[in-house]
Amino acid sequence: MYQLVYFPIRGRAEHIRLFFEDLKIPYESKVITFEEWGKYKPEHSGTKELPFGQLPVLRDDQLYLSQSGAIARHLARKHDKYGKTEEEKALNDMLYDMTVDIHSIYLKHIYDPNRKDKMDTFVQEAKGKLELVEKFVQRRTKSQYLVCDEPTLADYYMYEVLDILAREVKTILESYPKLQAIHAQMKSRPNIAAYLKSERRFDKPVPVSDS
Ligand SMILES: N[C@@H](CCC(=O)N[C@@H](CS)C(=O)NCC(=O)O)C(=O)O
Repeated sequence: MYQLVYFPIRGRAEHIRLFFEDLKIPYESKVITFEEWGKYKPEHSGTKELPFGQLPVLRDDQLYLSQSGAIARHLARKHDKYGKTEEEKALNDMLYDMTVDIHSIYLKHIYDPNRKDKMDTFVQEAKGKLELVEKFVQRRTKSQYLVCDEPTLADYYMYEVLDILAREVKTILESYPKLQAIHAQMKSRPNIAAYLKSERRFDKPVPVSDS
């Protein structure tokens, strides 16, 4: 069985959890608390269990993988969620990497202690990217998800990032009907809907500093 090691947050592992959950792929979720991390990191960094000193790490039998993108792509290849044609695979990669960029904007913002004052810049930056993705996906009106009529890896990640953006700014998806529809479709997939309600889900918002 796969083992996914991560902190008790959504962070850089949630799209991997969503992937496992939606496809009903059995996995063990090994949670390292931030308190445990202080000891775990120096003890394991550079060993096969923690190759690059950061989480997430996926264990697949004797293979220990670091880097969320490498983990997600490994799973997508193994479980046939990369796209069928060469074009779909390339677009899946392109949209996954664009999602990394949007996620980075969010992560930079969310951990900024002065984020309340910088909301406009954040919204502008995120919306600039969303607009381009919306335009791109609209041009491919035939497909129901980002690249084809079933979810590929990019959809799990895009869903997660759209969801955290909308948690930060409720109305942020309103101008993007195609992205909004993909978000709603992913959210209502039965295994995902069940997971979102389950105890396995970590969903604590990052508190806003009052200082
Ligand atoms: N590029 C890496 C970044 C991994 C990363 O930044 N992990 C953070 C948590 S999201 C971490 O392990 N932080 C603790 C530390 O660096 O000590 C990935 O996508 O997996």
